[in-house]
Amino acid sequence: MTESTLVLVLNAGSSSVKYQLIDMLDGSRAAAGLVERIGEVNGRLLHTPARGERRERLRVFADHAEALAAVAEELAADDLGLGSPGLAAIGHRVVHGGQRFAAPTLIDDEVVAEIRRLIPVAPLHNPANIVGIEVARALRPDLPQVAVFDTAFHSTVPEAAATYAIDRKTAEQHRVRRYGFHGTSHQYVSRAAARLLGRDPAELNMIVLHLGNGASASAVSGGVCVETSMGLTPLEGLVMGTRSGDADPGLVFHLHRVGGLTIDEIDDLLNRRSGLVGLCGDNDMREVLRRAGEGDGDAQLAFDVYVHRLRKYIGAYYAVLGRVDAVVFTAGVGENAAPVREAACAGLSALGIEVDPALNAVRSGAARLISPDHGRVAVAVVPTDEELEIARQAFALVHDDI
Ligand SMILES: Nc1ncnc2c1ncn2[C@@H]1O[C@H](COP(=O)(O)OP(=O)(O)O)[C@@H](O)[C@H]1O
Ligand SMILES: CC(=O)OP(=O)(O)O
Ligand SMILES: [Mg+2]
Repeated sequence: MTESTLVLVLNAGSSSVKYQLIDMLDGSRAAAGLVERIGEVNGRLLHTPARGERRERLRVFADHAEALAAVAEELAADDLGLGSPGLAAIGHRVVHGGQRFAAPTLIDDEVVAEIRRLIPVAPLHNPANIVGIEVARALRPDLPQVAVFDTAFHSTVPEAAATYAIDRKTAEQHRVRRYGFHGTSHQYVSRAAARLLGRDPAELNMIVLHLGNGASASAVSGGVCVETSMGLTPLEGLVMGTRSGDADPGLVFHLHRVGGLTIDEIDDLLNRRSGLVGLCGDNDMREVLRRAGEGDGDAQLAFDVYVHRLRKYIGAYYAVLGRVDAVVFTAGVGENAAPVREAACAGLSALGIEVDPALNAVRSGAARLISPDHGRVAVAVVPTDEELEIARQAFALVHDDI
C-alpha cells in the first residue's frame, strides 16, 4: 500500500477560505486556491491544480460551509477529492490558541470548544476557523484534523514582555496577557532567513516584519521568539490594512463617554475602519502607493503613519535584542512594496541598518538580501509560506501519533 503523503491546509478568514493540497514527499502543491467574498453577491472561487487549467467560478457562496463544499467539488474533479486515499491529514490555521495551545493539536470536540471560548479575543478570525474545522470534520470524520495556532511560536515570550501593567488579579481572572499572532509565519520566515544567510538560527538575532492585511513584528533570538507586537488580540502593534494597531486605551473611554459610541461601534472602528482604510479609504497598499505617487495627501499621510510605526518598532526591537543580525520583511506588503521597505529602514544607518536601492527595486519571488555589502545588519526579503509550515507540523504530529 502506498503511504498517504498529502495534507490539505485550510486557512479560513472572515470572508475567504484559502486552501492548499501539499505533497509532503517534496513540498509540491497538488492544488491550491481560494474562495473570496463569501456572503457577498460577487463571490469568486479560483482553483489552480498542479496539472491542468486554472478554473474560476463566479457565484454566490452564502457561507463558509457552501464555500468549502465547492472546494471539495473542485478537488474531486481533479481526482484529489477529500475522499482520496492519499490524504493523510487536514491542517487548519487557527489564530487564537490562548494559554493552552502552544503546539499543533489533534482536533476533537473539546479542542473546538476551547477555540470557541477564545472568540471574544479573536473576533475576526476564530469564528471562521471553527467553521472550516466543522465542515472538514463533517466531510472526513475519519481523518486526523490538526489545529496549528498563530499564537504558538510566541509562547516563549518572557513574562516581562507578555505582561500588561494592569492589576494582576483582574488580568489573571480574564487571562489578559500578550499572546501574539502570525507565529507560524514568524517561525517559518526566521528559519528561512537563517538558511539564506547560511547561518545556524541558534546564533542569530532577528527582527521579522510580517506585513500583510494584518501586520506584526517579532524579535527572534536563537530561533526563539522573545517579543512580538500583537497582544491579547490581533489589534495591538503595527498599523494594518483596517486595524489601528497601538492607540491610547484612553481613546475608548473618550469615544464612549464624549463621542457617544457604543463598545461594539468602537470595536468595529478600531478593527475594521482604521489603519490604512481609516486614514485614506484604501486598505490595499498598492492603491495607497499609487495615490501617494499622484500627490494625494490622505494616501501620503497613511503611508507616513504606517512607516513611522514600523521604524519605531525596529528601533524598539533593536533595544530588546541588544544586537541585531538581520531585519526580515515578509507577507504581501513586505515582499512586494519596495517603498515601504526603503522608508522603514531610512535613517537607521547608525544602527547598521541600510537598504541598497538597486537590490530593493528587484522584483522576485525568491528569498534575497537587499542590504549593501558593507551593511552591518543583513536586510532581507523572505517570502512566507504559512501553508507549508502548517502542513509540515500537521504531518509530523500525525506521524508521531502512529
Ligand atoms: N505589489 C504590491 N505592492 C504593494 N503591496 C502589495 C503588493 N502585492 C500585495 N500587496 C499587499 O499585500 C497585502 C496582502 O498581504 P497578504 O500577505 O496576502 O495578506 P493576508 O494573507 O493577510 O490576506 C495587501 O494589502 C496588498 O496591498
Ligand atoms: C492574526 C492576523 O492578523 O491574521 P491576518 O493577517 O490573516 O488577518
Ligand atoms: Mg497571510
